[in-house]
Amino acid sequence: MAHTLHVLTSASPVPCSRSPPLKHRPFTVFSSTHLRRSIPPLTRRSLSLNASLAVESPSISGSGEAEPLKPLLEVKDLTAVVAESKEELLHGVNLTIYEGEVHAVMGKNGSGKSTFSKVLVGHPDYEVTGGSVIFKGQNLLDMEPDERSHTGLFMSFQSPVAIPGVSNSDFLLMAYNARQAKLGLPELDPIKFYSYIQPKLAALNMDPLFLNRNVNEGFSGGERKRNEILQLSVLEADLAVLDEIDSGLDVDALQDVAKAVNSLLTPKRSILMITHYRRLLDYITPTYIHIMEDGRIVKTGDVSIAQLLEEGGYKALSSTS
Ligand SMILES: Nc1ncnc2c1ncn2[C@@H]1O[C@H](COP(=O)(O)OP(=O)(O)OP(=O)(O)O)[C@@H](O)[C@H]1O
Repeated sequence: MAHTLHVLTSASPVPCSRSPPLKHRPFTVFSSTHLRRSIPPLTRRSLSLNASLAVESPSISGSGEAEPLKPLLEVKDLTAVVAESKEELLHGVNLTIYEGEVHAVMGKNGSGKSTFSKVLVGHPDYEVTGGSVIFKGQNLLDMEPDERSHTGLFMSFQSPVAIPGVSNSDFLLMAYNARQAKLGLPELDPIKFYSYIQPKLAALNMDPLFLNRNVNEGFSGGERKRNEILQLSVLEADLAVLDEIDSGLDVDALQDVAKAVNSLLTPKRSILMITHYRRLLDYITPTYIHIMEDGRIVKTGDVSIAQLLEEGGYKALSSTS
């Protein structure tokens, strides 16, 4: 049962199959590293945090000097194939996310966005064939999916699955306690957990009765998405990968979800969100937007990219490169 529970929180016990890395492919178009170098650290910090957050930035040391930003996720030349057919879907992805940053990945249907995010969490449908992924200074590709989750990586899937027979409250409690146990931190009993989760439900405008229902069973599309964010707020991950968290949400639900996501951002926590629409970016301000095309990131820029996209589609972007 606990194993099933891990699946939704990207903590699947299913081993991630991996082949030895191939020779790295040379690849650079316009990396976020280039862009990052041109923006002073404190500007980037303020860009990445939602304005409504009253969090004191730890990037200022006692002497008033800015501490160097730490990379949270470093993806280099990542290639991956479908495990069964060996068809290559990721052709050399490069992306670096620093602590406190919000990154959005956009791209046409079928460009590889979901594949990239699933490869990050160790989905068994894919095999990594080359490149490297360092998360919090550790080799992510050496970790099983559940270790990735316990290390602080969370994924909200595009189509969250239902788990018949498992109540939401049991699921969340077990996921929370599994992570606490792995980190050597105290676990909560159901009563204390109920107090812990109350404000999180309130932040998402979720009826506490959702806790009694089976995980995602009979939930509407929007309720499933809210439930995903509830899982994220329970697990307080360092990096949340949100795959089309805006799909199926009405305007009010989008605002609730965005507010809850923003409230989880700290100068240490980051978000990688996949979206097709600028609307989400109006609520969760990205530090960088990346455009994915045919399994690669081909362009990186600021939020103005989303505006260009909205006005002229992907054609407009190719003419600016
Ligand atoms: N397990 C799989 N087996 C076979 N093909 C796959 C598999 N997973 C993804 N693909 C293919 O890889 C390509 C990229 O798919 P992916 O879901 O990553 O695209 P996407 O950019 O997320 O698209 P969308 O915006 O429509 O969600 C598609 O052509 C898809 O059919």
